[in-house]
Amino acid sequence: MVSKSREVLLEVKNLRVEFGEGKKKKFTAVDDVSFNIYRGETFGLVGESGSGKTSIGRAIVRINKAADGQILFKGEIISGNIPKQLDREITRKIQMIFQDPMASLNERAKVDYIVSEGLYNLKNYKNEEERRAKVEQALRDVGLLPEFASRFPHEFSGGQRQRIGIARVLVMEPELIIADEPISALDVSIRAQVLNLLSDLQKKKGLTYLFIAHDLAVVRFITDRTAVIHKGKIVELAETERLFENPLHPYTRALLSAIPIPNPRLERNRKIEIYDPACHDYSKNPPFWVEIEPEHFVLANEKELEEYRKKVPGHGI
Ligand SMILES: Nc1ncnc2c1ncn2[C@@H]1O[C@H](COP(=O)(O)OP(=O)(O)OP(=O)(O)O)[C@@H](O)[C@H]1O
Repeated sequence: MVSKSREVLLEVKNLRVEFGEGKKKKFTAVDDVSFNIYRGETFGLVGESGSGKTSIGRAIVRINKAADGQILFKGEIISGNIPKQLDREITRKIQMIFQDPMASLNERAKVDYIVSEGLYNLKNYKNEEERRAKVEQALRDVGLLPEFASRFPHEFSGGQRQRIGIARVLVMEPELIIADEPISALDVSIRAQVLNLLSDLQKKKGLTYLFIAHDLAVVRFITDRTAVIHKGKIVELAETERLFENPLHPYTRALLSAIPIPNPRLERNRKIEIYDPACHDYSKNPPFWVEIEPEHFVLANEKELEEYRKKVPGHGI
């Protein structure tokens, strides 16, 4: 159970991310998105391809510009122009793991250089000895041998490469890690190992994760709370088990109904719900973000809210 008294590590407030210039070409990839991430939790962001998940992650690490809204880390604004010292601090403390370890590692560099890149950029080591010790520790932390530092990425399997991707993040001693589909490019047989590694590291180092995924079984396994995003807007957010037990928004319901059940008898009777955006009458009756029961938020207009309320015990807040 996530308690409200927990420390908020990251706040995303009314974030908008746009691509393209000019009125006609401008495209809003993230539209008025707000959520908090508590220290020590794994916060899931799910939605189909193109829904804006990566754009949010990239806005948090400041690769994407926030066209509107704010991002705060431990109460300090980190979006827009920020002082150099804070910029350095955030660059170290918020790190991102990328989806495809085949594409994200520099093939011509040795593991030693790949893992050290962030350290070099921030000059975050006293001397060569300390740098090497940090790299070796990071490799050990992800279950690789320190000797691997002198090898090239092509000498490793997909799972090992993703471990190198995790080591280059860990070496920075981050507080928040944005894991953008960290296992979806891996063989099914090694996905669980990498997920378990992320869980173990979280416990050992007190890490906080923003876990971006489209695989809902993985999200259910690893996250504490989940936000569902559709076309750049978060439509529902709740503790993960609550969301899976009682999805309210039609898009969440459709998404969850698409998960196969590993039991032929139940699977045969599974009802797949289809999401039809036309089911909302938003032109006359605009939606708002509402906490319908403790820690369970949904995007709804007045009429929908009435229906959703009937579905929560005690008819919600
Ligand atoms: N640099 C860019 N320039 C123009 N459009 C972009 C850019 N990056 C993302 N987009 C568009 O923004 C939308 C959201 O993309 P985003 O990558 O955030 O989605 P996603 O949910 O992470 O999808 P996926 O799971 O496929 O990565 C998409 O329509 C995408 O085409």
